[in-house]
Amino acid sequence: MTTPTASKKRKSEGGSTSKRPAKQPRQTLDSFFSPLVLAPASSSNDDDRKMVSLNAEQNAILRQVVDEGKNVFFTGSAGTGKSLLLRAIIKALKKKHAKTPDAVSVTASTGMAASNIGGMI
Ligand SMILES: Nc1ncnc2c1ncn2[C@@H]1O[C@H](COP(=O)(O)OP(=O)(O)OP(=O)(O)O)[C@@H](O)[C@H]1O
Repeated sequence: MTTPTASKKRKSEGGSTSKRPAKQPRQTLDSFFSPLVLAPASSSNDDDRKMVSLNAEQNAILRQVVDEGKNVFFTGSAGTGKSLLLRAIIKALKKKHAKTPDAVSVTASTGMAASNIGGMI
């Protein structure tokens, strides 16, 4: 399947360099501040583990939370996959507690942080 990005590249490869690129859709604040997080990954029916596989470290943390019920604090440098892991944990917990949806609540310290993990603002 051709992505919008791929088709844009093809156009610019063959065309004159003086032409302006086609008008891009406006960025949301969320995508502006988190440009590496793809829109499908933060939509309500996302499945991060389908789009990218968690690495061993991320998987170990997910298992501790979801399977062992542990309280964890995970941190890391920018872009190391904390948000992606958190979305995967939230999704796995919601799946595990599907019969009691109120069992899973997600909070964040700012609206931007909530938006990044699929929360409401
Ligand atoms: N296991 C993985 N495999 C492939 N890509 C990954 C993996 N984990 C994270 N990524 C990708 O790395 C990028 C950064 O991930 P993410 O936004 O979760 O990092 P972060 O630690 O929350 O960053 P920040 O601290 O800047 O908010 C994203 O594009 C994400 O899809």
